[in-house]
Amino acid sequence: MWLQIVLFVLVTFLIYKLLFSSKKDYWKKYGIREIDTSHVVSTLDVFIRGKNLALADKYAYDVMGGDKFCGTREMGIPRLILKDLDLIKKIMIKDFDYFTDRRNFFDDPNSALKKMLPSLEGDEWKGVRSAVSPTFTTGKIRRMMEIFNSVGEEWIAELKKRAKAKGGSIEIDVAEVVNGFTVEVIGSSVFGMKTGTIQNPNSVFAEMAAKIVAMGKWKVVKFTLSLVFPGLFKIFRIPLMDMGAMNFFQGILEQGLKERLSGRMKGDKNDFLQLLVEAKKGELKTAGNDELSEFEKDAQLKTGAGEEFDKKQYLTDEVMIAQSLVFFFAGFGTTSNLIVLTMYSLAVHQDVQDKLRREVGTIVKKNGSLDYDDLGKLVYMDMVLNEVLRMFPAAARLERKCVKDYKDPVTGFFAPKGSFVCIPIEAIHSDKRYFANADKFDPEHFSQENKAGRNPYAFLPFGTGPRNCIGMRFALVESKAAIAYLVHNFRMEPTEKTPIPMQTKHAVLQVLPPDDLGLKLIPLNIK
Ligand code: HEM
Repeated sequence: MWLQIVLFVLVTFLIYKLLFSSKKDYWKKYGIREIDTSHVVSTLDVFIRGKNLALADKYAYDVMGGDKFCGTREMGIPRLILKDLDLIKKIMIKDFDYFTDRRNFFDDPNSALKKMLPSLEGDEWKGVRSAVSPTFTTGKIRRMMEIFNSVGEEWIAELKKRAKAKGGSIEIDVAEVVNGFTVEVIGSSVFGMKTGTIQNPNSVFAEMAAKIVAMGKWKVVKFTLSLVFPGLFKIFRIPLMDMGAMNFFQGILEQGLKERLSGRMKGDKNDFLQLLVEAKKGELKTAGNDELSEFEKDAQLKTGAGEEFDKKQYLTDEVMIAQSLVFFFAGFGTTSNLIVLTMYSLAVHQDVQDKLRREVGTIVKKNGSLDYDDLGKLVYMDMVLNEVLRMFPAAARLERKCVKDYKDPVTGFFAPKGSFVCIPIEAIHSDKRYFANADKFDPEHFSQENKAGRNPYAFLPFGTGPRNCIGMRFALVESKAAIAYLVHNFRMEPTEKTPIPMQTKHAVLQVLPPDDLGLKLIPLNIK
């Protein structure tokens, strides 16, 4: 209780300070145009009305006109917003050394959160990222295909059973059904254990996972405050996440790691913990360059002469546990939402669903399972998922923290050390210069022809550069498998409760499907 009281006093004081302290014209002294967004999203709007921070990005993006960047302030904090795609590429990739960190979102004093990749900084981040990267390559995700297949088959069998019991079709709570699949995938592919969430959506595993991603009003306020005043959260030791859920998963992971490291559990597992143990022992082969996509090549960390380090030293038990927890913190909600929003889009666009079903039908094996390489050949599936990620990017904005004064001689862009640089993904994804029918769901935005004519940095759902999403491949294979299993076995249709058009929610900077989204599943008579 005392924690709440302290927090309340703090919040009141800080809001007062934010409202009445002025840093107007902060960017003027650097010769940078400043756009005032306070009337679009004020500090009060954020804390009291839970208003979406990305609205300010969109406003500044539009007002900027032909400018390549601008300065602005958010809850009193000066930040820079980039519009020009070449400048974005430069900051995120070529001159990455000036922008290695991001705003410390997860600097939670009480937990393994601070050791997770998204919150690590500087050399520690570099070391852990290099050590963990080999566990996410094509070869390693291919090893997990067996898991995606067995969970997918179990999922479909359960849904068919429910439909049969209802005498035909079923109306589902989409998030609940999808979470059953994604939690089971994480259980099997990270923890190496069955969670039972497909049959029992109220299992402990499902309950704990839901607690981690739940974004109630109070949590949104805490997260927002932690963005502005991370130091205070550290001093007062205020946890951002549900500690019960954290401890639950941490306990299971610690046990699993102990068993693998001691050799009590044989290395015949294909799960992530096993891969980390192999990486620690130096037994994990690094993928050759030919295995990498453009996205992954952009992400490669440059190590200068003499900068080669022993990656294994970074893989302490604490770090390995933290990276496994990342699947829940960074991978669970994002992937579930991609699957949920794709199901929604397919239900609302039956023509797209039919076309996708025909494509999937060409690769499903006689026994109903899927092959890793075949999944990669599904051109239309890629187009559909990309369009969903364009319209509903998991993160409305990317951020980087400038770690040393930066000046770009070409554009005159200047970022002082310590400043935040924002890439307004949601605004870029809805820019008609890049996507002709930006307001409409149209997978043709990602046809070969349209892709070839567009700057690739206009589509950044997984970020870009060395700090991009390390789990992209895992998330895409998992999502493709889920959608392939679904369209092959069911027709998805809207119900009266399905909002058309979609009404997404925003929590801090996350873009989320609405609560209680419902759809109808009608079984297809495919043997
Ligand atoms: C559809 C699913 C997903 C989406 C849309 C997504 C999106 C993103 C985005 C936008 C970023 C920030 C990138 C940047 O700043 O350039 C990110 C970072 C990250 N994601 Fe994902 N993600 C997804 C799934 C996953 C999964 C399954 C994992 C599993 C481990 C994961 C792990 C991470 C990590 C560790 C980072 C931080 C990387 C670093 O700082 O080095 N993500 N993700």
